This record gives sequence, structure tokens and C-alpha cells, in this order.
Amino acid sequence: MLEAEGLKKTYQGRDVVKGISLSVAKGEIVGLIGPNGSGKTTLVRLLSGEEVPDEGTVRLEGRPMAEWTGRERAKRVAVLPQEGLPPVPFTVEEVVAMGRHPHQSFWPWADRADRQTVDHVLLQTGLEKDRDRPVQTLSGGERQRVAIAKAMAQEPRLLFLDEPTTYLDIAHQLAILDRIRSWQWECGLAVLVVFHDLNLAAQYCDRLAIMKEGVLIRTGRPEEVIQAPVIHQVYGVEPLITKHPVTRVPQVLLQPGEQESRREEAFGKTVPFSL
Ligand SMILES: Nc1ncnc2c1ncn2[C@@H]1O[C@H](COP(=O)(O)OP(=O)(O)OP(=O)(O)O)[C@@H](O)[C@H]1O
Repeated sequence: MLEAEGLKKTYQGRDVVKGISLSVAKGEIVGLIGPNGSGKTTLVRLLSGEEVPDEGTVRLEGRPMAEWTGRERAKRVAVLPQEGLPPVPFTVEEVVAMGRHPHQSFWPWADRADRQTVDHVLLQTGLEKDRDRPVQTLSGGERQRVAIAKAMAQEPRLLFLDEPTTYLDIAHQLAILDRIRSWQWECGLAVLVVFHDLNLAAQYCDRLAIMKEGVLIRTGRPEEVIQAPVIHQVYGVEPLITKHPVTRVPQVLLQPGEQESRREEAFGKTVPFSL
């Protein structure tokens, strides 16, 4: 579905992505993990065609990304950006219907099939009861669900999600990720998703790719990537790795108190407060 080779990106003389090769196959969920500022969002923007790499190639369905028109690409690729949906003055239904835009000839008069798709997605994402609410009156988490519903209405073959669970409570995190996984199984959707939560990443992804300072440190199945030495190398923490008692995927336990030296590195020594 998507193959990238030797991607490099420099911003203001700083190498942010340093020669990354990565692929996402049809029906596969790949999780991209790594510390703040390691280049994950930049890599997503290069892979999705939103940014042009300084070096390297991205191919979508075997064809160079640069050869796709914006509309052709939008019919196949949906991107849920990190910043989510702004508080726009449209209703939930109107925003989800915007996801149909690349498939329509005369927007906003959605034809029957488009309306059916929107109704179906509103039902699947539990947003049916909120369809007439203005998006600007929703909470951050509710807006995040609308953004995901809009991406689903686009019916892409390849979906990029940049930290999709950030604003969601645990029930909605599971609901949305379960929905995406069934969508992957039903339609052969390919997904690349940025996670900060390593445990969710290990639960939901077929493969993980872990980055540090613009370099891909390791890719592989969750048990090949979620290993104490790798997590230590990338994040500088000393994790305990265990197995989920039901799914058997690796899970990371953090140890409080281990981070004193890193905290001092970042913020300096703690000075006792006195008047
Ligand atoms: N347009 C830009 N111009 C200049 N620097 C940029 C630009 N976009 C990103 N950067 C820098 O590139 C580095 C990587 O940023 P990026 O957003 O890709 O990291 P990230 O891994 O997604 O981080 P986070 O987990 O905090 O979201 C950062 O140091 C960032 O400041």
C-alpha cells in the first residue's frame, strides 16, 4: 500500500528525519512510537504527502506520491492530525459529511449514498445523538471522536492517525481503537498511528516502529520492539516489561523514583522551598 525509502527532512538546518525507510501493507496497523520531538509527526506528514521530503521517495499503491493529484490522494488517504478538529461553527453531521468531499462532484449536496455513509459512520462512532450539535460546543474528547468519524466517512484505504487517543477517556480510547481495528479487518484498511501510550500501541498494532532523534531504531512485532533495552535506549527510562495476562502482548510498567537524574538533567537540582 505505502512504501517509503530513504526519507530525509531538514528544517532550518536541523535534520529532523534522517533517512527513514518504512512500509505499511494493506490490512496492517503500524504504530509509530518515540519521545517528544523525535520526528514522528514530520514522518507522518512526509508519508501522507502533506510535506515533500528533501531526499527519498514515497510510493502509494506503487506510484510516486508526487504523481497523485490532491483529489486522487484524498480518495485513498485520510489524515487525522495531532491538533485534531478546531472548534468550527458547523454541526457534527456537517463536519462528518465533509469527509465525503473528495468523493463528490457537487458538494455540499451529498447524494443518497453519501448520506447513508454519513449516517452509518455516526451510528458506528456513537455520535448519532449529537449529530445536530455545533462542534464548537463539544469537549476536546468529543471533538476528537468527530474528527475520527470524518476520517471514516472519507472511506480511505490508508489512514494516518497522529495521537488519536490524546483527549479520550479509557472507554472511548478502546471504543475508537476497536472500531478502527474492525474497519481494518472488514475493509483491509492500512493504518499508521502515532502513539505515546506504549501499552495501547502493543495491544492494537501488528508492527511497531520506534524512533529517536529522526532515526528509526527498530521495527517489528510488538514483542520485538517493546523490550527493556530498546525502551531504555530510546526513552532513557528503566521499564519493567511484562505480558498482558489475556492477550500476551508486552506491556510496560514504569517505576517511580527512577527518573531523578533525568529530572535534574532537565530542570536542575530540586531546591528546598524557603521564604
Ligand atoms: N515546520 C517546522 N519548522 C521547524 N522545525 C520543525 C517544524 N516541524 C517540526 N519541527 C521540529 O522538528 C522536530 C520534530 O518534530 P515532530 O513534531 O516531528 O516530533 P514528534 O516526534 O511528533 O513530537 P511530539 O511527540 O512532541 O508530538 C522538533 O524539534 C520540531 O520542533
